[in-house]
Amino acid sequence: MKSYLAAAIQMTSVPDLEKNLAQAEEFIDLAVRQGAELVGLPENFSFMGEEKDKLAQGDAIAQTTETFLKKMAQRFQVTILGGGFPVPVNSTGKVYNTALLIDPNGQELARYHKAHLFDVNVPDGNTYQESSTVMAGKELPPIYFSENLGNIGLSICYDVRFPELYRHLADKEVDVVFVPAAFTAFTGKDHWQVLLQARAIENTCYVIAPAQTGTNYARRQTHGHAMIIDPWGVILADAGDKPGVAIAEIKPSRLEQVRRQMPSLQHRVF
Ligand SMILES: O=C(O)CNC(=O)[C@H](CS)NC(=O)CCC(=O)C(=O)O
Repeated sequence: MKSYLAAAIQMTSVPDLEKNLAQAEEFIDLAVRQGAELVGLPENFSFMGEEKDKLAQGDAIAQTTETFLKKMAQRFQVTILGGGFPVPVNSTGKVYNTALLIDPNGQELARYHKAHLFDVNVPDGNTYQESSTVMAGKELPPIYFSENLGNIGLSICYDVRFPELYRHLADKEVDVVFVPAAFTAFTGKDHWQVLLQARAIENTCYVIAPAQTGTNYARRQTHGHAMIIDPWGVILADAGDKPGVAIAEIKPSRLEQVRRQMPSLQHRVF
């Protein structure tokens, strides 16, 4: 593994596929011009809107998004995570909320279907029933073992509340965990940063968390603060509450140092 720059992109995605992909391309370009070699896009980066509209356009969103990710990775010669987009599941009428990691040759490296679905009545009055349109993934997330970029693990948004998923990744010696999200503004203000820091600290790994921010559609407000956190829990970059990019260096020497200073993964009893 080498030292390199990673980017967590922050967007305000709307119910308009083409518009979102144009915005994503701008930010990928910006990240690459600053030297990023690993770039993450947030959950729902290519479409964020009403569940029924997402379903109705499911095939188009899935195909166009996958083609877009491969094209961007090849054009900019970087590794890209598409943080979560709907992919229809044959004859179920539902989709998988899918995260896809693509290499600079446009090849698929890893694919993950969100396992924990956000069926929650948030006290701000918004009701979320992700399982009404999304099929839960039944597999633990994959890790892509990269010689250059380290061991990269995937997850999506609400998964961050389930530490056992990240423990599984830690068991496989994960170095960098992606948590692309569309966190609600209401839960995000109290939980987002604290959960991300906990996952980084307890698993002594980097966390790259691309995010949605602002008003996406109707009454949907997302929290923002796309960030990159080091294995000690230090926030290296935070995109604030506007669309943009958080960039930070991922260093194998820092992973080694923190794992020496705080060898908690070696002291597990259960
Ligand atoms: O709202 C939308 O339209 C898009 N949102 C999403 O796709 C997903 C599933 S509904 N949001 C979350 O998982 C939020 C989790 C969260 O906020 C928490 O865990 O507190």
